[in-house]
Amino acid sequence: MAVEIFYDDDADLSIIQGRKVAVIGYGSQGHAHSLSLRDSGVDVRIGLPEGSKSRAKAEEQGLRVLTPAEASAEADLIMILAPDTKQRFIYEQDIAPNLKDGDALFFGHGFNIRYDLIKPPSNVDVAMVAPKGPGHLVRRQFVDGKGVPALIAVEQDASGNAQALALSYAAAIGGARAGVIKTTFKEETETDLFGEQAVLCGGASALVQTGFEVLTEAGYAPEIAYFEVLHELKLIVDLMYEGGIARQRYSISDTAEYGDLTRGPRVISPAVKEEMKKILGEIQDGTFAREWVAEDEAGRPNFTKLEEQGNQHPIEETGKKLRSLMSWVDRPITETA
Ligand SMILES: NC(=O)C1=CN([C@@H]2O[C@H](COP(=O)(O)OP(=O)(O)OC[C@H]3O[C@@H](n4cnc5c(N)ncnc54)[C@H](OP(=O)(O)O)[C@@H]3O)[C@@H](O)[C@H]2O)C=CC1
Ligand SMILES: CC[C@](O)(C(C)=O)C(=O)O
Ligand SMILES: [Mg+2]
Ligand SMILES: [Mg+2]
Repeated sequence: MAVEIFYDDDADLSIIQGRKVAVIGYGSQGHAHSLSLRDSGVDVRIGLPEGSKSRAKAEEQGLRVLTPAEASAEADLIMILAPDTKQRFIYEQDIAPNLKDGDALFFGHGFNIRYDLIKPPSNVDVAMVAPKGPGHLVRRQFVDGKGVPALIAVEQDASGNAQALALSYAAAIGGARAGVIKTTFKEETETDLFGEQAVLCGGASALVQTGFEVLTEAGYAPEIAYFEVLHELKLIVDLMYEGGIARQRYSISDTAEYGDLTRGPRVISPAVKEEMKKILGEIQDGTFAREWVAEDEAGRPNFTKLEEQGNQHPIEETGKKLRSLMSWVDRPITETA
């Protein structure tokens, strides 16, 4: 099915400029949306609990910070950018009691709607603006005059104007400079979870760690292994980003390209593809969502253990040393850009 893609000329910025927006959360996505909405002339306030460590960062940027309940009561568009596993509690306690006729409830990812964790009333618009990139780069690209593509979706169109509102919001954070695709909560949630698990985060991290292990276990220097499988990956992916896999293959040597064409399918073998399909199945049938919600409710024991194991992987130590010698590489992540 052909997708609909919208650009700045298709969006009416005045729609979002006419709304009172509450952004709940000020982390990776929250700071990017809030600062770029403000820079686009939108009336924005931030909702954070009294003890939140994000409060100081938002206030430093001159943003008005209220509690999530106060921000929701004051606003007529509420964008939830708190962690997915916390959203249903924030919704029940702070947002639902403050929803009025004609309000809009927005999400940056469809998890809570797709898996029925939040069930909004019928008198509000329910829509999504989901940038296809990490929040810190969403903000960095906006500031640089560029944009990260975004998906929009409408779950419930109480006003009859929810799509135009979502497109206007997406344009205000820079998404329509790059392209905004209309989708559904189901499609965004399932493809986003698959992408981050199998390719962008899970697949890429495991590929890099395993490549580093194979080289160092064979006796090669960790520094050389690091440059080979992690540092250079960014340069290779930059070429893919700019001109597709074809441009990457144009720039590399014929020797590399022959190795790519013949060995790549041995690394990502039919068994790996089968495993990817299994992972997609677990997303589609709700297995992953149930597992993640239960893991979070149990205090994240497995998450914490695996995260710590990742931090202890020898590639991190090697990388830290090498990056400290390349001043332009280690660009600190802040929520104050
Ligand atoms: N990270 C990304 O780039 C992307 C994220 N998304 C989606 O965006 C949403 C937000 O994710 P992300 O930006 O990663 O989140 P982060 O973990 O980076 O930030 C979460 C923010 O929510 C705040 N918070 C925690 N609890 C509450 C609460 N009870 N009430 C209000 N605020 C609270 C945190 O404050 P504190 O400092 O106190 O912890 C923090 O400011 C998710 O739906 C995610 O799937 C979508 C696309 C990409
Ligand atoms: C790739 C991870 C992501 O989906 C994203 C930055 O788009 C996320 O949930 O953080
Ligand atoms: Mg994503
Ligand atoms: Mg995601």
